[in-house]
Amino acid sequence: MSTTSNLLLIPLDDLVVFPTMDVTLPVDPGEEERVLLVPRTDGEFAQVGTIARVKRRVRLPGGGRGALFEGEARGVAGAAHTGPTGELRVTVEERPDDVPVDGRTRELERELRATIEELLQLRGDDGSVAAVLRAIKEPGTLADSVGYDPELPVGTKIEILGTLDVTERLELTLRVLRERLADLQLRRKIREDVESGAQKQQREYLLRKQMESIRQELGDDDASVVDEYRRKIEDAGMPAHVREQADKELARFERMGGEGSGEAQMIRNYLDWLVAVPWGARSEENLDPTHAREVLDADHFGLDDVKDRIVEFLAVKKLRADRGLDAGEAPVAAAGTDHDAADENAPRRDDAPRRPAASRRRDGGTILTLVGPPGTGKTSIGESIAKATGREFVRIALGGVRDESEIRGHRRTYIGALPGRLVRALRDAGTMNPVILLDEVDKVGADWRGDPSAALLEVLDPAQNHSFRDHYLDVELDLSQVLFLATANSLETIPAPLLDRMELIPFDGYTVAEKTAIARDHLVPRQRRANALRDDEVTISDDLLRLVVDEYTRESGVRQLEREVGKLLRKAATGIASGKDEAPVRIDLDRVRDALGRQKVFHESAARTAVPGVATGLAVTGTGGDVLFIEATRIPVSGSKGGLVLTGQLGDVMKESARIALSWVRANAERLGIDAERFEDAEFHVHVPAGAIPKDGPSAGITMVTALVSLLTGRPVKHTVGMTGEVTLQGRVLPIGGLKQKSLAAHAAGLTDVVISERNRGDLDDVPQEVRDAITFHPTMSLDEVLAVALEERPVAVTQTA
Ligand SMILES: Nc1ncnc2c1ncn2[C@@H]1O[C@H](COP(=O)(O)OP(=O)(O)OP(=O)(O)O)[C@@H](O)[C@H]1O
Repeated sequence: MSTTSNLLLIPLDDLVVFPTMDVTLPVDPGEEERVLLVPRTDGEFAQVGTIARVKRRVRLPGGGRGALFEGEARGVAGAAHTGPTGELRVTVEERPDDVPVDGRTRELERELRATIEELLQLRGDDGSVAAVLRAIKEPGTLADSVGYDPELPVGTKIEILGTLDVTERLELTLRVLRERLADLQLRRKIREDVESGAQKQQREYLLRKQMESIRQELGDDDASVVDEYRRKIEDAGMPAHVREQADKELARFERMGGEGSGEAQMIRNYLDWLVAVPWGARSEENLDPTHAREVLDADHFGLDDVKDRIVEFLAVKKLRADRGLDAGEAPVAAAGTDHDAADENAPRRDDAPRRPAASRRRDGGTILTLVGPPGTGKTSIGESIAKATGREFVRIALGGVRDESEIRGHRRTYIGALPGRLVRALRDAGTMNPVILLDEVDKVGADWRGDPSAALLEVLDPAQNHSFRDHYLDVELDLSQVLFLATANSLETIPAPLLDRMELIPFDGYTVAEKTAIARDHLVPRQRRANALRDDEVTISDDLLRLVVDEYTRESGVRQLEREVGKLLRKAATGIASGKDEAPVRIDLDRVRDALGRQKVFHESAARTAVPGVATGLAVTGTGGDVLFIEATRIPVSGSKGGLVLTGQLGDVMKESARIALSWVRANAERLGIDAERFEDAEFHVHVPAGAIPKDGPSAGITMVTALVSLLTGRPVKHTVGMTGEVTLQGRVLPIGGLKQKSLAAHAAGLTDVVISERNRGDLDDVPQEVRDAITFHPTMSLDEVLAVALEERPVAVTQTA
């Protein structure tokens, strides 16, 4: 007699629920009345589960949903399928116990009761459990009660649950119990032997030996597992305090016996991690500055400043090592002095990374932080540093990490706990002194799960990092041998204490000529290799590479460029492989258009600034420098006296700039030749595309003024002019940050004149010669000078507003 139903499947990992049990589980059964609870081990579902009724829905401590399930009967799982809301459902054949009454069953049942009683006695039960068992009348239920034993391996429990025939189930449980009984009796005997005289040291030895023999008798391979761990621990080269911890855990594992228990599995996982840390391993370090420079030069074009500073850094390290000044012992400046230094150098919003003052370079304690737009080679120069110093390289991606335990690990009491990223990085490196690149430190966030940057701070602090404690491993870990590097796209979101630890190395982006050279010397050869092409099989001229840079990419770095070069060479390789082309192939313009399509990037400024009211600004965003077009229009609104509407997701500082800009224009209208009536019955709308990207900072001030004056005088902005600078109500032009990145963007966009503040003149030293040759910079003190450079002499006939 069996019925079939269609039930929600609830997997239970390493847990078996019998049909006579009630359990509360942290599972939300939705609207279901009955479900099938199916045990799962190593991802495999058991064939037989327990059909359970949802008795009550409960709220768990901590806020999750759960329910109280009441076991009803065994259910054999049939075909699984996905239900309407994506849940897993199965057809279930219900299999309540038959009630067999033959003599053999009775006999087995009697045997089982006797064995249970004996076992309980041995365990010292006070009679209460025995009473409960005596109350069980059904033989099938009695057999199931054996499965309740928490010390029974999960595999055995699943076997009991899976035995549908009651007689067979009695046989199985009887066998299981007899084994346990034998085991217990033996243990007791050993205990008695040991207690009756053996010396303490002998005792342990004896116990271990006898335990081994028990295990062998039971066909249990735990003993070999234990031996294996003992050997691994021996070989791991752990420091004494770690060794102690490992031995303690191993002893606990051994005592636990039975590999199947969840606890034993947890200890094994822990030991696996403990021996995975490369305690004793170290790479021989090479700090020779000349060698380092050679490696850096071979892997990367240009970046001279960057390479200089890396080599300096390594040279100082070498001196310290030679003179026996270990980084960890470096005297740390008093906190007060430190902070003063940080404040004075605190980057402004909209600012590009600035050279840190000498005061921030602390002995040994600094970490090199590579700051700049994507694709400028930060990660790959990190790899080169590892190569140059002979260390292993590992990258920890921090983007989007919000949870402190990502860095520091989960406490071991959590199910599925893992060590943090640092421990994992050391494991991957296989040495205790690798280069660890903390990628995107500026993308680390904090929330209720804790602040990962606090953990990072500890990791990076030489006064603390020789005794870093991962929550999971819970032993002290010496990170002082690690060479930490960090990368960031911008500095705005890096917490001040972290920033204070960093020595900043700016990566501002490449000029067109630099990109062309990188393509020729690095990207083309690399892509050739990637496409199995020999050096002479495919060639491409510098002029065409420059065209690819110009017409197909718009970026500070070379990532897009590498993709485009890849496409070109792939196409050529396909041609050769298919016999369509014969090597050597010289890539020409036709092949470029064929592989990459039509020109993708255009210089927009001529078209955009053709009408009055649009001015070209320069900005620094997370992806490097960029040009943006600020648009102003006048909207007739009767009764309004020159209100301001702002769009384009502007931050507060940028909004204030717009207000200042409009106020200045009104105050100076007469002088500028603007009719006062233009402000009557009108509102002004200033828009900064692209509207979807939030922007902030004061540096668009002069661009906004220029756009408004252009609008109100009808004089268009010269299409070759870009500008960046903050304004005051008095019409003064203040300096801004990020001049190098902005100039690179202006150059890439084909501008020939850039208006800046007089006080930025000094920063022009950072601008590459190639850009200075192509662009005339106009340092200005006042808005009048800005307008004189930026606006066309004459108004054009078109007015875009009424
Ligand atoms: N100066 C250079 N010389 C040679 N190759 C370079 C240079 N700069 C960048 N590259 C190459 O460009 C690619 C992108 O660089 P990488 O991934 O290091 O950029 P990144 O600055 O780390 O970017 P992100 O901030 O997105 O991580 C790499 O293949 C790198 O080798």
